[in-house]
Amino acid sequence: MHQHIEKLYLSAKKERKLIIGLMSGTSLDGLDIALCEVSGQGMDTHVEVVKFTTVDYDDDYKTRVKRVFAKRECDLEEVTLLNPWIGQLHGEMVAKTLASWGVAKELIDVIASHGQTIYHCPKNQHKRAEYGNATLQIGDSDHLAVTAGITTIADFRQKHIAAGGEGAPLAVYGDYLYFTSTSENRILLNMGGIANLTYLPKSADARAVFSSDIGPGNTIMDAYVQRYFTPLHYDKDAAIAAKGTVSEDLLAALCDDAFFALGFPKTTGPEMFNLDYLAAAQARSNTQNLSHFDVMATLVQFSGAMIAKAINQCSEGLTDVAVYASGGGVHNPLLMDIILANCPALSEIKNTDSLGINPDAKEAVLFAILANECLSGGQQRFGNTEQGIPDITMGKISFAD
Ligand SMILES: Nc1ncnc2c1ncn2[C@@H]1O[C@H](COP(=O)(O)OP(=O)(O)OP(=O)(O)O)[C@@H](O)[C@H]1O
Ligand SMILES: CC(=O)N[C@H]1[C@@H]2OC[C@@H](O2)[C@@H](O)[C@@H]1O[C@H](C)C(=O)O
Repeated sequence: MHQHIEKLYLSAKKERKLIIGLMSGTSLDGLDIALCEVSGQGMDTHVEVVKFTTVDYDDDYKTRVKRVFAKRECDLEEVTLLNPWIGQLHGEMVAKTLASWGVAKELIDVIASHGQTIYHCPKNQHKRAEYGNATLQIGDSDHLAVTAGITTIADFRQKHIAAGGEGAPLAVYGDYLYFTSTSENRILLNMGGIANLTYLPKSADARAVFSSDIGPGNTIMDAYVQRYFTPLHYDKDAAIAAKGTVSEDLLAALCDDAFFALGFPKTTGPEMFNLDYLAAAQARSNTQNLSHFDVMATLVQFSGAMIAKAINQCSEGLTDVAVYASGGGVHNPLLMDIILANCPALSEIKNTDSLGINPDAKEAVLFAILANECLSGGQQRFGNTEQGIPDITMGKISFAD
C-alpha cells in the first residue's frame, strides 16, 4: 500500500482530526485559514476552531486575479499561469501561518481547499442548451499540497455539478450536519460578495432542507468603492452609504431583474452582479447623476431588501425561525439594520458566534467539514437533487509528494 494511502486511511479512522479549512471568496479580501479539530461525522460532526486567521491579499494578488475574474473573455495564458501560482501561494500562506501558530505540519491530517473562483456559470446564466452547469476554481491543489507538505482535498464544486447541482451553495451540507437544531427552525445567512442562505427545519428532515444563493451581498458595493473611493476596498462600517440617500428609482431598477423572479435554488456571482449591472439599472432609471454616496446608500438597500425578501419567502407560514448570519456582511451595521427592518417576523438577527463558530471562519470551517465527510462520512443522505442538494462525496485528493 502506498504510504500516502496508508496515512490517509489512518487519518480517516481517527476520532479526532486536525483539518485546515481554506476559503478564498469572491470578495478577494484574503485567504481564510481555519485550523479545525473535527470529530465524528455526519450529524455527529463536532468542530472546534482551534485557530483562525485571514491572511489579507496584497494588491499584486488582487490585480493579477482581477485580470481573469468573472470575465467572459480573458487571457487564457494568464489563467494557466495563475492556477499553479495561486496553489503555491496558498501553500506558502498555510506554511507561514502554521509556523506562526507553532503547529507542526506533521500534526495536520489534511488541508481542505476551496481555491479561488474565477468564473461561475450555471445554466440560468449562460443559457446555452448544449452545456450544463459549470464553475471554475483555480489554485491547483497539487501545488498547494507540495508547497505546504500536507495532503490536500480540493475542487469540491465539480462533483456537486456532476451529481446535478449548480456547484453551490455548498454551505448547506455543513449547515445541516453542524447547525441543525430540534428546538428551532433556523436560517443560516451568509453575506460575502454574494449572499446565500440555508433553511434548517427543526424536524431535522434532510428532505425539507433548503439552500440557495439570493443575489449580491457586498460585491457591487465593494466594486463601487474600489472604483470611486480608492484606495479603499470596501465601505467600512457603511460610513459612505450612511452619508447618502436611497434613490427609489434606482432601487426599483436594481430589483427588477429576471434572476429575482427565478425560483429557488439558484446560484449567481459577480459575473452578473457587478458595475455593469449597476450602470444598466442607472440607465433604465435615468439616475446616472446621483452622488456616489446616494449610489452606495441605494446599493446597500438593494442587498438588504433582496436578502430580507428571501428570508421572508423561506420562513413564510413559520412562527419560530431564528436567523444566524455569517460572512463579512455581518460587520455592515446598515446592511444588518435594513434586513431586520424588512423582516417583520424577526426580532433580531444573531450571528454564528452564538452557535460557537466565528462568522468570519464559517466558510473555511465548511470545507473542513466537507473534507471530513470525504474521509470518514458519506452516510448522511440528502437525496434532494431538485433542491440542489445531491448525495455525493466531494473533493479531489492531492498527496504532498
Ligand atoms: N467592517 C465592515 N464594514 C462593512 N463591510 C465589511 C466590514 N468587514 C467586512 N466587510 C465586507 O465583507 C466582505 C468580505 O466578506 P467575506 O470574507 O465573507 O467575503 P467572501 O467570502 O470573499 O465572499 P463570498 O462568500 O461571496 O465568496 C468585504 O469585502 C466587505 O464588503
Ligand atoms: C461559485 C462560488 O464560489 N460560489 C460561492 C459564492 O460565495 C457565496 C455564494 O456565492 C456561495 O454560493 C458560494 O460559496 C459558498 C461557500 C457556498 O458554496 O456555500
